[in-house]
Amino acid sequence: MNEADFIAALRGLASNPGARGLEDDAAVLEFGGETLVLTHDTMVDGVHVLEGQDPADIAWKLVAVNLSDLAAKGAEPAGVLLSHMLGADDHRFVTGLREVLDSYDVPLLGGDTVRGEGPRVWGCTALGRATHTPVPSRGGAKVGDAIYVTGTLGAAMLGFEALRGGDEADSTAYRRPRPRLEEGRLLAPHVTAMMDISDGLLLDCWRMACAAEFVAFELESDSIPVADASRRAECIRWGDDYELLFTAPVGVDLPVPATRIGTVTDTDFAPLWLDGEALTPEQGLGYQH
Ligand SMILES: Nc1ncnc2c1ncn2[C@@H]1O[C@H](COP(=O)(O)OP(=O)(O)OP(=O)(O)O)[C@@H](O)[C@H]1O
Ligand SMILES: Cc1ncc(C[n+]2csc(CCOP(=O)(O)O)c2C)c(N)n1
Ligand SMILES: [Mg+2]
Repeated sequence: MNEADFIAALRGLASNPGARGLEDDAAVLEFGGETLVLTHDTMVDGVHVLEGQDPADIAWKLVAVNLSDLAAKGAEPAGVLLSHMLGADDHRFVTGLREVLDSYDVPLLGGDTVRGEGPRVWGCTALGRATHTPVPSRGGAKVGDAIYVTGTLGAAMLGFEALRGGDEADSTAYRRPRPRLEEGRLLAPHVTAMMDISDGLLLDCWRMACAAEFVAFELESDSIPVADASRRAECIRWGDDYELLFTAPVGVDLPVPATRIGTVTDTDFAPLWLDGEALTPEQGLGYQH
């Protein structure tokens, strides 16, 4: 079973509307007059971070990728719970954790600590409060909407290569992603659909188009902001950038800088098009476990 097969097998167990059919970045629960947004992400040594990487970076990334899912729902963080597997340089993990929690003013609420064999694994649950309802979903794109991204894609890939190669180039985008919390909050009232891009722009566009049903995402590659134009194809597939991908009606005055990369259409026989060519996940659109 791969990741998509396993999540599909869980769908029958996740009938509560809060689970959003396991087709969104986060769960959404009405609770005590508030709307809670809940998400969980796991990182594995050697899979999500390089073996031997500074644990301060690992702590930063662990919290940041979870906050990014809250950002995609326009939620403000209420706190995080962490799971930690003891190992080398745990004091550096604590240092990085303090840095990320202070940077985003997020309370640490609890977690769990274990020792075990095999590669180290870290988990984080982030809890947030919706700032706008209905909470944007992945599935709301409408025919005629424009498709946008914040920031630039491919910087994490370049950062990964710099860190792995030990060269002088800047690896910050890979080591210390910055969740777009402020942008997500400002955008939430204006978007028809929103998600964060963790697994690569093309794969996440495919998911957003499939979640909406009966729409296609038609993208123009030249319009997509990439960190290295000579490696455009890789920049829009590699992932780990944690920018926001969203759709909004044409003409909406956006409250934050973003780049239009395409249009939602009713083209009915394929959900994703790049420069007029239909793409499928079998062609390698992004990162899949
Ligand atoms: N093991 C699991 N148990 C329950 N739900 C799961 C499990 N794995 C994934 N899901 C659910 O499947 C959906 C898609 O998850 P996915 O991890 O692709 O989203 P994401 O968290 O936005 O992405 P990323 O992990 O790349 O940050 C979400 O609703 C998530 O909660
Ligand atoms: C050492 C190393 N090799 C490759 C990558 C690339 N990568 C791994 S998982 C992932 C998507 C997000 O994960 P998930 O969907 O599990 O949240 C990406 C882009 C990396 N980050 N580190
Ligand atoms: Mg997400």
